[in-house]
Amino acid sequence: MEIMEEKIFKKKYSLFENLRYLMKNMWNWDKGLFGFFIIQIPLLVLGPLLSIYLPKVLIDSIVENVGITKLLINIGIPIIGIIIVETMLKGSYFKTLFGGVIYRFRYIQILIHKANDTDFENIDGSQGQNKFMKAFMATENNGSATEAIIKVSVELISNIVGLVLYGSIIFTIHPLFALFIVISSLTNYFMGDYANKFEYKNKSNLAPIEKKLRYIREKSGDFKAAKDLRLYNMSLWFKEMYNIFLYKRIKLQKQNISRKYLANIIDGLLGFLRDGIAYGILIYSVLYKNMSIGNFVLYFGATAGFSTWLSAIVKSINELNRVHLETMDLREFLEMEDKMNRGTGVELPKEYELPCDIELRNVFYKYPEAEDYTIKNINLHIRKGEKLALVGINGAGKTTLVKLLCGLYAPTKGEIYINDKKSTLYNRDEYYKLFSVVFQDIYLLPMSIEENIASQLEEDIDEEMMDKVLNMSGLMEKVKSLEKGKKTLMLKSVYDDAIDLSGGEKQKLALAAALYKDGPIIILDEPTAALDPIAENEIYQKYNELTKEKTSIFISHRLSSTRFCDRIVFLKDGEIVEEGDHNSLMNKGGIYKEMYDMQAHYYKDNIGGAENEKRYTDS
Ligand SMILES: Nc1ncnc2c1ncn2[C@@H]1O[C@H](COP(=O)(O)OP(=O)(O)OP(=O)(O)O)[C@@H](O)[C@H]1O
Repeated sequence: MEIMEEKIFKKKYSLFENLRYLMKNMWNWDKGLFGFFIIQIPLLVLGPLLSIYLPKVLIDSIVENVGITKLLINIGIPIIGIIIVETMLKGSYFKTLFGGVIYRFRYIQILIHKANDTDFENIDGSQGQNKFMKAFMATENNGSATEAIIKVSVELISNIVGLVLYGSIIFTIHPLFALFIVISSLTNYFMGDYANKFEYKNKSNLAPIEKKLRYIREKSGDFKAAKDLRLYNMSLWFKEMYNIFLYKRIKLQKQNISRKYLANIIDGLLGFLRDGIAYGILIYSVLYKNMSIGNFVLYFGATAGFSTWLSAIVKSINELNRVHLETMDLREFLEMEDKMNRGTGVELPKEYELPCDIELRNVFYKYPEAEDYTIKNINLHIRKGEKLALVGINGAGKTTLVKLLCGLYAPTKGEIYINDKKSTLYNRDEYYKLFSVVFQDIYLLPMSIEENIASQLEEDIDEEMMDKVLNMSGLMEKVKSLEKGKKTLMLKSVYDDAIDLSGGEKQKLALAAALYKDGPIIILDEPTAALDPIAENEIYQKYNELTKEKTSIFISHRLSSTRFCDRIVFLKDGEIVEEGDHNSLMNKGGIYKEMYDMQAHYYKDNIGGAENEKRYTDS
């Protein structure tokens, strides 16, 4: 079985520190919840105490023949006490139940924000995803750490108080008996602790499986995947994969359960022995030591109660450990440090300093889980207002380079300068403002078309600018054909009256969003891959206008389309292998020429292809 290296015993926070963290948050967020949580402690002790006291006073009153009035008073007081305690307990229980859910949801809120706000590098890749998954498990349901903490700590404290009270009653039975109790409870504790730690260690194996199961579940309900699923006969594959991962999950859970089962069996056996010895001593005391029936009943109740408190303490401590370990997962994710500068940064280039000048000096990048560098020793100076084309075969590192440039990744080695200021000196979020990027994968939110473009709520949108970018991106025609125009909602999966756009329309929308953002550096990663030839031609014709007074990077596999750029950089295996303008690269006769000729040949061999090609590129 694959067990990932997880240094769980090298704890970052102690159990006490994690408890303080959860309690402090509870106090800060909801003092009422904290109050109800505290109130439960004496109530949980008082209730059982009155319950074992009641039969004692009843029997004592009968045996001593105190008369009906005294008897009623004697038993009336504990009965009223029990009723009050139970009523208060129920009330506070519901308050903490409801408050506990809200308290847990606060963590989910923080978790979501962290996932969306932390450095991209922290959540990109499987390590980051696993960390998120494990942290999410601490907030997933009522039994998860962030909610269970209330129940567990209330129970633990009240169990300890109860144990001390009951212990002082039954200590008088026999001191050796007390020693036996201590040994048996320690055995229980260590067994439970072992089971918990095993379960925690197993979680590292469970998280990736859980991630896959979740993926299959989500994709099965995602109607976007539905057509591929059917046409490529993938439903069987989904079913089989689900079974395989489910089997793996069950196998891991069985391992956890078997350890817990063993711990429970030992707990049961020791409890049985403990009660047996206690009852033996009590029966002996009644028979030979003149113990009163009332006291026998009290001791009997105290002994049974003592075992209950004791097992509950062991259970609570083990639960508390689980809460502690889950809280560590939560904090590990929430406290993940951002490498990028989140503090005060240098000023962004002023209007008169635009367009930006970009320089990459000896830039290397290696993905966190990769063995080799994806970007190797890139030295590139992109001058103010230059139109740079970035080309290369699939996997050459073009998108990675763009992500480095716009601050999503930090170079593993080397530096990036914007207007002669190191990129790391800018505040991360300010730095993002410099870039208007269209990535290959387009992500739309369930909002209106214009809100998706502006990344703002309707009331804050600059309508004039909106119309301008809709026209420039070529999306206006589509928008005009819609009944609600730019107010039309996106994503059918969320809204019934929403629409879904075609691949090319989405690309136009992404271009509109980049133009609306109006960053001084514009990066277009394959922006026309899904466009029809007319729309593509329009974009090429407008390229000068789109990138006016901006420094731009244009990535495309269609080499002819890069001819309108000032310079072409050819990337291969993460390195710049050729650079220059179209003519110089063609004269050089290297890899660029080879690929260009290959594509041109394809166009020439297709009727009318060369004609079209000429029209796009010459415009
Ligand atoms: N998050 C990631 N973790 C690890 N490796 C990655 C990650 N993203 C990309 N890679 C790898 O880095 C290499 C470069 O990928 P990149 O997307 O930068 O290439 P590209 O030149 O843009 O390719 P394409 O032309 O297909 O878009 C690829 O081998 C890819 O597998």
